[in-house]
Amino acid sequence: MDDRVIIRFDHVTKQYDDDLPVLDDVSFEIERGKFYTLLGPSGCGKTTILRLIAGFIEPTKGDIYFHGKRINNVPANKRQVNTVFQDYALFPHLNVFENVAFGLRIKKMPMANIERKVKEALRFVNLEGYEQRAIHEMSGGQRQRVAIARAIVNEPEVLLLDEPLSALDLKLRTEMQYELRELQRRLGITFIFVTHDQEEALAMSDEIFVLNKGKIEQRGTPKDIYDEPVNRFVADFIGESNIIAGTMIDDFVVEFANQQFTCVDHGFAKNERVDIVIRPEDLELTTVERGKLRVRVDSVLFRGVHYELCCYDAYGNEWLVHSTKKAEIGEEIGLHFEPEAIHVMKQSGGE
Ligand SMILES: Nc1ncnc2c1ncn2[C@@H]1O[C@H](COP(=O)(O)OP(=O)(O)OP(=O)(O)O)[C@@H](O)[C@H]1O
Repeated sequence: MDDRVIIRFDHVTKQYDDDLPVLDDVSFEIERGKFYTLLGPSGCGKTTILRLIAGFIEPTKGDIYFHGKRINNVPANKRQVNTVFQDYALFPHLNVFENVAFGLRIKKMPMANIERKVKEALRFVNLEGYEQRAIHEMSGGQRQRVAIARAIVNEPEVLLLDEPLSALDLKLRTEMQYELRELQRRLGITFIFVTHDQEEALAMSDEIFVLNKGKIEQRGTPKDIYDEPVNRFVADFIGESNIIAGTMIDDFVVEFANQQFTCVDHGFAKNERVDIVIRPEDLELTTVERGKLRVRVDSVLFRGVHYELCCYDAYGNEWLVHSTKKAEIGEEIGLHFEPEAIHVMKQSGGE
């Protein structure tokens, strides 16, 4: 067995009562020292995966392994895993030191060791000197760090983070994204982070699992997922995109908007119905004569670094364009794009 693998899900299904499974035959591996993100819309099963790893619930079918050992029935407190919850779940009546020390006191660790470990954990999250502060005297970002210190003081092999940044305002959230990523690198342990924010997932992760309705639609590096979405759902969820129905005429030839284009994709059946995706930043605004597609500009928004143009072709397809060039509403323009900008996807799994 590959000794980099810490956690393995083998055909895991989780069903509550007689309802549809909230996780449906899911298999994956988690490696040591990486930053993973579970990304997907509300209710897709992200928290359920964390709870299964933490040991708060058991799978209905399938097996979970930790370092190759089946752990389906191993209780939460016997697992080398700690969780940072969305609401932090700090004890309001205890000060910062006692919040972080709590788990170690339960383990009856000698006081000198507790003091050393708590100090070290607080140093890791840049909260040295805050030991005696009451929780209500701490800001949202500081509480977040106390919650992380309380989790890492136990020296877990895996840290589970369930939307830990969702309570923070945008600026603090961005700062904490950097901090968390940096912390993961310094600690060298595995982080499994849950979010429904695709930008957060793209910015932070070594690897992303995109979930939909209890299934993993795609797993890969942020670049893989962004550049090569496997279906309409992933393409749509991961960022603003133009997703158009098309037909794969032959290897390297795709048809959409009533025209044929050279692309870099192959291996589809002849005349297979497909979805194609072209990112707004891959469309270049040009003259009608030089463009591969002719469109009419319907609206223009200035977004700071670029203009966002919403255009329509003669067949009613909407084309979103991000460009540093401006065009006028009602103007006929051409859109140019390279064959590599066309991503052809199977027509499955998406909505
Ligand atoms: N104890 C439970 N009993 C019955 N159904 C549950 C239970 N816990 C979760 N569910 C259902 O399981 C599905 C998946 O829930 P889960 O919390 O894993 O989703 P999520 O992706 O984390 O969503 P969110 O982003 O909203 O937190 C949801 O439809 C939810 O209603």
